[in-house]
Amino acid sequence: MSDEKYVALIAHDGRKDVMADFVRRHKKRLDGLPLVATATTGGIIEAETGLDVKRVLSGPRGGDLQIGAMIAEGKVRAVVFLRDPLTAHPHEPDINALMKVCDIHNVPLATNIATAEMLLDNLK
Ligand SMILES: O=C(CO)COP(=O)(O)O
Repeated sequence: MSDEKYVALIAHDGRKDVMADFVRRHKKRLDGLPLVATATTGGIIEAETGLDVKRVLSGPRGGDLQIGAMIAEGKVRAVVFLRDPLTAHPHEPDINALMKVCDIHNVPLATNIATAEMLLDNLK
């Protein structure tokens, strides 16, 4: 593959159905883009769309940090991170770290579906 940057897709359990619907509706647009996802989210995306997704570890097992490192290294073009703000997450520090590196490196980050739609529409 070229050195094209990844689009990162991540969803908490309470938002995985929303992510599945998002990738189904945008399958054509996402096809051909290098995609990276945390383990469970990536499995759902592959099952829903058949798209090829690079999978890192599950979020609670360090996957958010792995994607955060990719962001810091300039390997990520945009992040859709459908967070569940009404649930406590044992890996909250990792979630915050991922969002922090997006802000440090000025990488577009959508944390809800309304913004995710806009982000994909405007992905250069
Ligand atoms: O926990 C996550 C993001 O913080 C997502 O991880 P999974 O996609 O493996 O469920």
